[in-house]
Amino acid sequence: MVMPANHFNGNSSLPAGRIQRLLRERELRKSHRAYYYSNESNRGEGIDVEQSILVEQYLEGASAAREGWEKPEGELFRQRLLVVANRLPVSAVRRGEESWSLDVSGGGLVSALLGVKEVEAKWIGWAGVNVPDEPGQRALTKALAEKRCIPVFLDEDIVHQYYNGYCNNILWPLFHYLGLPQEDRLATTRSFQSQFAAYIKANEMFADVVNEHYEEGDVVWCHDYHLMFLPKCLKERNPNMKVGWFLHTPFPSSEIHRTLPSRSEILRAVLAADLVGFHNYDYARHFVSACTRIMGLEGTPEGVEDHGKLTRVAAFPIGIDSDRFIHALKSPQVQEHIKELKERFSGRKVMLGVDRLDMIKGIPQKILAFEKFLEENAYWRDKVVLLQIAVPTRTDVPEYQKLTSQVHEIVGRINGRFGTLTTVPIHHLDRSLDFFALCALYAVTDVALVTSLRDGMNLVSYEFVACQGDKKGVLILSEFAGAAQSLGAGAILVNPWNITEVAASIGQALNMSAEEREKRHLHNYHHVTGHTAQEWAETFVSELNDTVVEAQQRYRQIPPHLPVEEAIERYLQSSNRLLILAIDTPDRPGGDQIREMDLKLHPDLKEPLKTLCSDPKTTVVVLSGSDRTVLDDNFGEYNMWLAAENGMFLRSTKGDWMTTMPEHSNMEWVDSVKHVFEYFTERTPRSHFELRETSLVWNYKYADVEFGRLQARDMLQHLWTGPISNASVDVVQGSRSVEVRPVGVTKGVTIVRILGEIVHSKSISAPIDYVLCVGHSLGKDEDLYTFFEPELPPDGTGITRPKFSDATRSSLDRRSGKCGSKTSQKPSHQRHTENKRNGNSNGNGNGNVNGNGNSNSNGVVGNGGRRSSSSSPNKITWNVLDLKGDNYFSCVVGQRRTNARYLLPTSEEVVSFLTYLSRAS
Ligand SMILES: O=P(O)(O)OC[C@H]1O[C@H](O[C@H]2O[C@H](CO)[C@@H](O)[C@H](O)[C@H]2O)[C@H](O)[C@@H](O)[C@@H]1O
Ligand SMILES: O=c1ccn([C@@H]2O[C@H](COP(=O)(O)OP(=O)(O)O)[C@@H](O)[C@H]2O)c(=O)[nH]1
Repeated sequence: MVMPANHFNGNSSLPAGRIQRLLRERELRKSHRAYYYSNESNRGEGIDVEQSILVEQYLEGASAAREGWEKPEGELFRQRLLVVANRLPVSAVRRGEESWSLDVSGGGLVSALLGVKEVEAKWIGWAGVNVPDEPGQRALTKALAEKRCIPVFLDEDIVHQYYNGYCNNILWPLFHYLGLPQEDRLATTRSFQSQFAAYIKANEMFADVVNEHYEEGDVVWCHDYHLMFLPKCLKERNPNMKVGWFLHTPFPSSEIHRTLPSRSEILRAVLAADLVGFHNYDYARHFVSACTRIMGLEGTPEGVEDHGKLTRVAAFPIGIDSDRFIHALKSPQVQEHIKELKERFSGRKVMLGVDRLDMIKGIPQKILAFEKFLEENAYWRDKVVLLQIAVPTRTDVPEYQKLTSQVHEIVGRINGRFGTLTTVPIHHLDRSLDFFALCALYAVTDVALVTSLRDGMNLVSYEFVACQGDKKGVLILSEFAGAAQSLGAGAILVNPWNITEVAASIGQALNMSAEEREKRHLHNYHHVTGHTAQEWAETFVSELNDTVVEAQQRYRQIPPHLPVEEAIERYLQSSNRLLILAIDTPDRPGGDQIREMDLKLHPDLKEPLKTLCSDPKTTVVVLSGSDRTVLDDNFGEYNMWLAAENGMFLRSTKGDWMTTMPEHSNMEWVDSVKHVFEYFTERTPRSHFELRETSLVWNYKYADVEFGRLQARDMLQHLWTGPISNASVDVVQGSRSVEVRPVGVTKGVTIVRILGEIVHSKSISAPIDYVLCVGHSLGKDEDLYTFFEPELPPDGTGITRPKFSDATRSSLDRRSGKCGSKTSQKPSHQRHTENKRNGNSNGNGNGNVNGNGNSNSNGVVGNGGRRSSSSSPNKITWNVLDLKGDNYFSCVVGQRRTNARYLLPTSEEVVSFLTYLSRAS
């Protein structure tokens, strides 16, 4: 059999683009469906019950019940999929010490994975029973293995604290906008902490079981709010595992999520996954904005980026196995139920509610709206019945117990009010129905009423539509259910809190014309049958495989970790070292705004820095955007070089500040830029700006990120068309800052000046034979890292590389011995006035400090480092540096694409590295 090619091969190279691939997969699915229905036996005629109940067959291992997707060669490629969910799709009842009976519960997930032929799924989860003894565990493990299930054994206390407590009493209501439990504050905090500890412990236990069964190449798909810590636990055990996580509930607005005491730990744990999925774009957007607003991470169209590591975030709306429902309608069991129901409710329209008895489902609101409808429409009182199936759930949680009594009370009151001796308007069932009974109910229903206050998706609405092929009944659907996005066009959408509106919708639905019902139904039917659970699962797994390949490609562009030992070893072997510390306050918020606003030397760096600075073979340079006073305050006590405002001011801590600013430079732009910055600071809460001597920086890292970005965009537009349109300045955009500085000032350019000064003032007699350059610089200042490169490597990073070639190097050779204002170079911004709008700061596009190679320098460094004021610039040879290729260590802080050779992921690692270095020396 020739079927669509396998697209789950995780080792395959990535197709050109995501959209291209998704389009191709859509075509494959279409052809698969066409193939499937062209096969006689699959058309549904004469389908027998056993064949329609594929879920059970699937779990029994009979997945070949349907045609598989075969490769052309005839072989099935099957990637192993470990599905990890709190609950297994079977529940276990103990019959004896070593005997168990298993009851298969074919939930949505089982149906979904049933159709994914190219993965072989195994289930890992809790069997829903406490099994404290070893023989019992062994026997249950064996019994479950026959159903592709692997148990995680949770004891009663953990279940109570983790499942009833943290999952269902904290996360569940919070994610459905019902807030955190309103208890006595202290008690809540105490129980919150122990419940959170139990939650982490339970997630660790799941991770241990996954790890035990994991084989290389497997895909691990974690499900739901119960297992938000699992991605982190898994990656800690094996960083190479392919891990996806999908949330079945809504993810709330960041304003709700931020009330959760463990908000950041939870987000960070989820972000360890490779792919994070939600039912719709709203939930995905909320998640990304929680990560940006609460944790200060970067949200991109692809997902969330943390120090260069991207977690992909996307929407994958679940569906149902519609064929299973459509086929079941023809079964004798369902037909029998339909007959009974029709007789039982003849002469009355049937309205249906099917929900777990959960506060999110809005059952009281639904019943109250029905009461209002009866109240206002006496005609309908004996002509309509509401059947409410309320499946008991989480009965150990007090809130659910309260809800049961509340619903019973309302139903009793309404039935008392509108009932007769022979009939009642509401039939309320506190129990679940089997699959056939449920299908029959769906089929005989005239109006389905879904009034969830919040609902991740709501599969009941899909199932109702699938079973309405004949009747074409009306769906009244809450706009707060995820399903409203997909079935909104065909349904009557309501706000369940607006009882009057829901009551009116009931009237509208009952009175709707047959043509309108058909139109609406067909729209939804098309969606439900065209967006199945199988496709949902296929797409997620396929995206996860591709995400991992993409991540590998991206990692290749991130430099390797600094080889600490080698960097120290080479340092020790060198005799004339240069350490450049490019220090700025990071562009991302850390903790406290007031404490972080000014640059502060890490306290643990003081000792190491002292040691390094007092080594006569080592020259330390601090190069920063901050102004002179900040550098004086932090570094004045060390024996080092300071370069403030990106090199506009230089000093050895033994001497005075010198400026590279020309005496008569035009700084008229400062006032008007200041005026603009003040305006935006006033209008952007928690933004601030620094007025330095030669530059201004507006920083919005503590402000609302999205608002800050909008404000920055407005600011840039205003600056370019107004105050700086004729000034010799560069506008430098950071991820959360805007800086205006004189044109051509970059950290790389500054290095030229600094080297000249150092060489001159120290009268070094030997070339610098070791350079270590560590920092977190803006993209524009990346030239710092390339300056010392003997040759620029081919650019795989996509970052524009300034090329410091002969011209720059000779400008260093020709560097004036005096940097003071009287002898300063002619500033580049006097020569390049027009290049200021596009980041091409120096006008020659290559970061060359002198661009044209001219210099009015009157001193020269060269000839073994000795200053020779009489030498001709053109005769000087480059010999200040002798790095012998490998004695250069440029190192960026934070994982990202960069021109630096290496990276240190965090500032803490920089501190430890410099500490080791100082101790070694
Ligand atoms: O196992 P329980 O604690 O009794 O809860 C049952 C399931 O309820 C939740 O379902 C959600 O997933 C559906 C499918 O994606 C979605 O349509 C619905 O809106 C959600 O509420 C829960 O997320 C599951 O983990 C539970 O198993
Ligand atoms: O007596 C019942 C009532 C409902 N369901 C199933 O429970 C699921 C409910 O899913 P939904 O997404 O609507 O809400 P959830 O309960 O997951 O929040 C649906 O697949 C129903 O078919 C069931 O098996 N038996």
